[in-house]
Amino acid sequence: MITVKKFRAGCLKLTILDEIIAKKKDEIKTLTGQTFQPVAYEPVPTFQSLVAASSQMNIIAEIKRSSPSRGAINTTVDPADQAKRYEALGAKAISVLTDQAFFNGSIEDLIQVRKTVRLPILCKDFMIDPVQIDRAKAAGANIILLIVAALSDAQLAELYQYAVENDLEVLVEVHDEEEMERALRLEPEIIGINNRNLKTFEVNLATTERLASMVRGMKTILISESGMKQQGDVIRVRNAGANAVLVGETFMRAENLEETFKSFQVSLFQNIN
Ligand SMILES: O=C(O)c1ccccc1NCC(=O)[C@H](O)[C@H](O)COP(=O)(O)O
Repeated sequence: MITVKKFRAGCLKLTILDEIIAKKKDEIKTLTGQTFQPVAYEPVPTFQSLVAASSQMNIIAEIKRSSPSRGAINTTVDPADQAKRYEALGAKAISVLTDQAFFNGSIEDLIQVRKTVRLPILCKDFMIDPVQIDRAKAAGANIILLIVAALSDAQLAELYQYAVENDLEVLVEVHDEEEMERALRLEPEIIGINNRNLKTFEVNLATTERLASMVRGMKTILISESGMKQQGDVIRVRNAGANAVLVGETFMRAENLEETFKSFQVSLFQNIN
């Protein structure tokens, strides 16, 4: 049974994140006890090593067919072809939304991308159980996402440790100050600030500007996620301290992907553009 967590505006209301997590709990019942056949592939560099060697904005380019906030985005995409285009343009990682129910993606999409690119792959899903990490790793993912808003401190610590023990990189995602404080207790190598509020869908780049100061001076890779529409947006989050951006919809809809992508590869060592 779905646990109702929110009491808003005089009525009981589930947020989209509550609904997604409830669905994940069902999926986990199906996954538990399964063994996952590992996909064979040549070793790929870590995302951290690629970022360390780069002087321009590091781009994680996403395969995103549709989303709860935007509906259909690009339903006819061939994930492998799209990922190959991202790789050729200089993406540092490919993000694959593997959730079926809300994003129309699949673990099969990730497997197809794995067979095509030599880049690290982020399994973009709503992880709440180690079995999802096992499945992502077997499919060829190198990075997993942990969304602080969806996890208790105990779950966060357990999943983080499990992923690291399995040689995966972890993107710890936050959206407000309290989540950032919880994330920082893990001393993570990679933090993502999601400009999208996953409960209301509101997107605001000021979220990166606000929270980036909490990691200033640390070695952490800082990814600004969601809402990058044009070069000015990338410059804005770069100036706030982000050294990577995660971009989905804009690339998936781009009429001229090359031009859009290249315009996002701004220098990291320039503060005025
Ligand atoms: O995109 C959504 O509507 C959404 C809703 C609920 C939970 C997560 C959601 N998106 C996941 C992401 O964070 C984005 O796919 C990613 O950051 C790229 O965002 P964008 O460039 O704005 O497509």
